[in-house]
Amino acid sequence: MRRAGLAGEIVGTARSAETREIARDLGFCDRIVDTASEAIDGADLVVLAVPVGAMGAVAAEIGAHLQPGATVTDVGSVKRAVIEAVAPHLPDHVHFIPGHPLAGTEHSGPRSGFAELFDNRWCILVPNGTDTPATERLIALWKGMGSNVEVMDADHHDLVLSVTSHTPHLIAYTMVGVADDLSRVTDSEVIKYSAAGFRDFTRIAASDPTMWRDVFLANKDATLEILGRFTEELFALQRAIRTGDGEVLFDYFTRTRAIRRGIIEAGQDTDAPDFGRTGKHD
Ligand SMILES: NC(=O)c1ccc[n+]([C@@H]2O[C@H](COP(=O)([O-])OP(=O)(O)OC[C@H]3O[C@@H](n4cnc5c(N)ncnc54)[C@H](O)[C@@H]3O)[C@@H](O)[C@H]2O)c1
Ligand SMILES: O=C(O)C(=O)C[C@]1(C(=O)O)C=C[C@@H](O)C=C1
Repeated sequence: MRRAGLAGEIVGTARSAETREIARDLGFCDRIVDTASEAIDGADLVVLAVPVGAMGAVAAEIGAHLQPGATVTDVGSVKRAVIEAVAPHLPDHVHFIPGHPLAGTEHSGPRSGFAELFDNRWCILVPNGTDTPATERLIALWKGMGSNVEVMDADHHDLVLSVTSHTPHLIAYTMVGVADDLSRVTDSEVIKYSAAGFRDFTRIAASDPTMWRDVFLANKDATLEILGRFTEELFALQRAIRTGDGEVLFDYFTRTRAIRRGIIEAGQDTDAPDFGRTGKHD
């Protein structure tokens, strides 16, 4: 917001004095105050950026102090549970437009933010019939911060994100846990010789435990649904390995490779360097 000059005054707060002090030193807010209700005093826009399990409590703290016509949004990784936790605490005279920027790292805290974080990333908004001018302003804000914006229903968001973000995180957590258990047997070689794929898993598995505990508790149904499907596919591959069915494995990997190539060819992976790797190398 500051990079593009999109806000008159940016006011921040956090629970701990230490975090507020770090944010003050970094200087990305105009003012850092001690409480959430002070922070939202006179605000046109309020952004809730706490773990999804804490959204309801923060909404309860600020609800009565919101000025008429203000927009309240959030950046939580789950949408249905956040709506259910936050909406009951908000007065009728504010616009509640939940959101989720699909951008982040395994790091947390004020030092982990950087102005380019949202560039060319998607931000999903869930206006759910909320006042159109307020939604249009929020869309313009995210676009001004470099994002592409998509409007979506909360349940659809939670299912899609369960496939693309939540279940993959659980798989990474599990795989790193397995390697850690095994490292006691293999004298830490598993970690020492970890190749790039596994190193990516360790990066993901270093994400904030509070954030991810809350994500799984809040997106229980979709995650269990996708985990069920994942387990079925895993069993099918396990059986192919046990029975020596190379055709099943080859066909499966051919299908998944085509998906990755499709993403790159459609220009949807802005991080992927193009070394001509999508070509055939027989
Ligand atoms: N990190 C990511 O990759 C990412 C990406 C998109 C969305 N999100 C979502 O954004 C939200 C914030 O995540 P983040 O990565 O910015 O985390 P963060 O740890 O950097 O910030 C979270 C803040 O919430 C505060 N907090 C924690 N529990 C609280 C409570 N009970 N009451 C009040 N404050 C509390 C913490 O002190 C901290 O200041 C989460 O809902 C997360 O799901 C994260
Ligand atoms: O790259 C990462 O560290 C992330 O996992 C970021 C990531 C993701 O799954 O893509 C994590 C959770 C958020 O809700 C959005 C983004």
